[in-house]
Amino acid sequence: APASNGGDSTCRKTSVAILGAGMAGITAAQALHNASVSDFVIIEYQDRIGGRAWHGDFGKKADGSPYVVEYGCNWIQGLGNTGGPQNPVDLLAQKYHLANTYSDYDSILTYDETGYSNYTDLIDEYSDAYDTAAAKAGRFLVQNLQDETMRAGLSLAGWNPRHSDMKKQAAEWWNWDWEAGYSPEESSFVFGVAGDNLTFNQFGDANNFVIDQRGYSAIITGEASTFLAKDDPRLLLNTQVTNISYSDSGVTIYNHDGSCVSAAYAITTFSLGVLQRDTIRFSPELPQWKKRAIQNFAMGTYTKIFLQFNETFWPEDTQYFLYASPNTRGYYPVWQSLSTEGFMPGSNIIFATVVDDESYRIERQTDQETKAEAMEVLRQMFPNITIPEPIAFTYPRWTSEPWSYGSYSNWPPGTTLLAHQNLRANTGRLWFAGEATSAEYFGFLHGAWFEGREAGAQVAALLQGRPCVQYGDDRLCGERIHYETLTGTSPLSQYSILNGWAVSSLYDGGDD
Ligand SMILES: Cc1cc2nc3c(=O)[nH]c(=O)nc-3n(C[C@H](O)[C@H](O)[C@H](O)COP(=O)(O)OP(=O)(O)OC[C@H]3O[C@@H](n4cnc5c(N)ncnc54)[C@H](O)[C@@H]3O)c2cc1C
Repeated sequence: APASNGGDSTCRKTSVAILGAGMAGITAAQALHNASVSDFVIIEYQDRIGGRAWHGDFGKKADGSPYVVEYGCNWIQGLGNTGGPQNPVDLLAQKYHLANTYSDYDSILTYDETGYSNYTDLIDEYSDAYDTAAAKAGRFLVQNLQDETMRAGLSLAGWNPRHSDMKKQAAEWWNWDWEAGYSPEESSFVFGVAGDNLTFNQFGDANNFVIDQRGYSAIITGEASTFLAKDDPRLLLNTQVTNISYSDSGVTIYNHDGSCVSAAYAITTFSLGVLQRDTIRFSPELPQWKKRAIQNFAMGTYTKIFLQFNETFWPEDTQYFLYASPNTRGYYPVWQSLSTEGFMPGSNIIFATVVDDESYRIERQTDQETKAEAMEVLRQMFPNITIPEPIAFTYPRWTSEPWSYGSYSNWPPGTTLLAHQNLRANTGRLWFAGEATSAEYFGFLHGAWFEGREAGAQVAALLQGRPCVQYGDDRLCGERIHYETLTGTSPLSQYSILNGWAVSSLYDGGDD
């Protein structure tokens, strides 16, 4: 099919502009390459491939060289079982011999402000309630019943911890917030459970922790090098997109440095956080259905706080340490030892994780303030040990990184699949892909992998005038559908005094 360009004759011309070189951008480019579309340009803000697969140097080894730690994604989640479906990220990890270790969630010790205190039974209690709730969430999905909060789902299944029960709150955080990045109040019941099931029941329930000193991004740079040459002119690093002009005949991308790219199609893989911050100007403005989808879904923040000491003063054979703060839920709750066999033994590195409001609070603090808080918690956990000052300390501030504005997405209570479809749908020739557009695997690296691949394959088919793309037994044809109007679940006839609605339902409250 003839592919007309975006129209600005002063711009570099290409068939497909891919915005972002994270997992989704690279798999989109790979799908184009596999469909023999070699005329594409990848535009990336940073000086590297990988996006939220982001690592850095930290502390030092005995020889003085630094360790590499992951600020972003760290686990391969949902390892496949023999004969069953395989997680593509797991397959890539095998292909590139990515060093990783089984994460043993039973290797855990629990603490409160007085030191060690065994409350692992509460973790089991939560798990039993979760299983009951999960079965119900499955029925809600199948029967198309109205979504509720994860909190309601858990409470109705018998897990209803008081706000003052800090050990139960810690057990809940370990099981829920740590993965979702949000509290059960802030999470969809139906899709929170579905997201968990689709990864851990479809592929497998094991998680492996990546410790590779090349960084987790080695699987993304590895794949990129199968179709991009060294210094490939199709990869524009250090290039920040500021404006996107789109129509039914093409897309033009304008960058901060004054350059521009005019393409028949574009695929943006920018994070939901970037789209929510309004830092990219769209022309015309994005349609209302798309803006609502972008603002309706949630971008969470997940913060890892790394400390290196000159000794390992915590039990070296244990992977996890759970802390219940007496005052604040989610206050330095999970500590992970890297100084443990299979990880980076002898590193004397431990890190704490916080999410959501605690992340925002800690991001506003100086390193000194945060270090002092973390040290006070460690001294409560290990009251009989004289804990030295750390020799290295760092943490990323995901919410303020302008190329990400947060860590990964979550579905709020009351969401529907159709609302989410509007996040995925194309607007004219501008397509959307990335972790957040995955209905099945949002929040995961493999979600980005699937979404990039699918958008790339569909755009290639459109460019080549092929009607459909085959996925196993399914066919995807043409553009993506969207819904101009998302309906609620109560027909107007139910708006009566019987349901507590006294005012006339004919009152015109506006068009929204
Ligand atoms: C702290 C943290 C922990 C996580 N843990 C896990 C985990 O353990 N397991 C797991 O499976 N997943 C995890 N994830 C999620 C996983 O990292 C993401 O789902 C995945 O990396 C997203 O890939 P993406 O391609 O959709 O987006 P990104 O990686 O964000 O790629 C988008 C790219 O667009 C670029 N960009 C943004 N704005 C612009 C602009 N204006 N101009 C040009 N380029 C721009 C960015 O620099 C980026 O490279 C974690 C994420 C974080 C942050």
